[in-house]
Amino acid sequence: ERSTSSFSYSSYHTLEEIYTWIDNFATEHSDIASKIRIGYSFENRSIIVLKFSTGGSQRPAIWIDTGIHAREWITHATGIWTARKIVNEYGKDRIVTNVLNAMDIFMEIVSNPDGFAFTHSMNRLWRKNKSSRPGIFCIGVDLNRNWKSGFGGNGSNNNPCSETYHGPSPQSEPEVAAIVDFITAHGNIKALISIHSYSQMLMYPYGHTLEPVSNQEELYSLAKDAVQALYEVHGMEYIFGSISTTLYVASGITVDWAYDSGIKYSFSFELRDTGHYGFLLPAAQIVPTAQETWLAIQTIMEHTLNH
Ligand SMILES: NS(=O)(=O)N[C@@H](Cc1ccccc1)C(=O)O
Ligand SMILES: [Zn+2]
Repeated sequence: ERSTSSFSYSSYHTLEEIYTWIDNFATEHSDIASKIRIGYSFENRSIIVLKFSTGGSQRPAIWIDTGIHAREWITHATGIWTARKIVNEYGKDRIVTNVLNAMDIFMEIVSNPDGFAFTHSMNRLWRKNKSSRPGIFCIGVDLNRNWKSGFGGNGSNNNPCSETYHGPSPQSEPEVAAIVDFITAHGNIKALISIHSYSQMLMYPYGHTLEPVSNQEELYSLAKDAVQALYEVHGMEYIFGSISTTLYVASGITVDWAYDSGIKYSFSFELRDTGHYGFLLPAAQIVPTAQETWLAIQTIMEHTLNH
């Protein structure tokens, strides 16, 4: 009896439960999934990535991260559900099978383990990581402001006590450096999807400037198709567009760094809801949210495969 069979995909879980699930998942699906440690957090927790591969070597790949912001629990839960969906649909669903016959998928479910542990132990609404530095009496850096592209610009804050504190320098945070090092060393990542909550949005670069990216029309059209596919599942409406024009200016963000590093299909989701429950989205909405998000993710994966 697979122990992941007894795991509740419609509940929220602790860091330990998720790490145990990842171990069991990689063991039980060793034909297609494997576990990679890409680094250690500030508090020395392992930073784990799941790799989905059906062969080849250094195939073009798709990167998905969830949980960069600790309190956005729906994103880790969606990542777990999506990992299981990928292995269950390979060999059945046309898109998943075509994607995995030509590309690899990397998924980092707990991208901020220290912060996530803290939301279970001390402060449910903690956002940042848990780094501390001599002489600074506020804890944590916003891991969605610590990237090199546009670092320190508008929409990030130099005050360590701010929720959008960008940190002392780009990639100063081990959780960000681990991803940068992994993606840079891999050298063949074609799409990046960084999943946040909440607001129900699908966005693409840039965040740090109002300037459109070179393939803006393509990304607009792809985002439009993705949110339409999402809408058809449960009728949830997502808005879409570039971060700076659709949401607000934000600097040092994941997708701007990814785009400027050559990953031309870089997206960020803001999952359910639009503010009624916000970060405290009830567990009953985990599976519906993951189901609809899957249609959008598949749309992005298929486009990446075909372009
Ligand atoms: N998830 S959130 O509530 O923190 N909102 C995000 C919005 C966001 C998401 C992706 C890129 C830039 C900005 C944020 O980092 O401010
Ligand atoms: Zn977020």
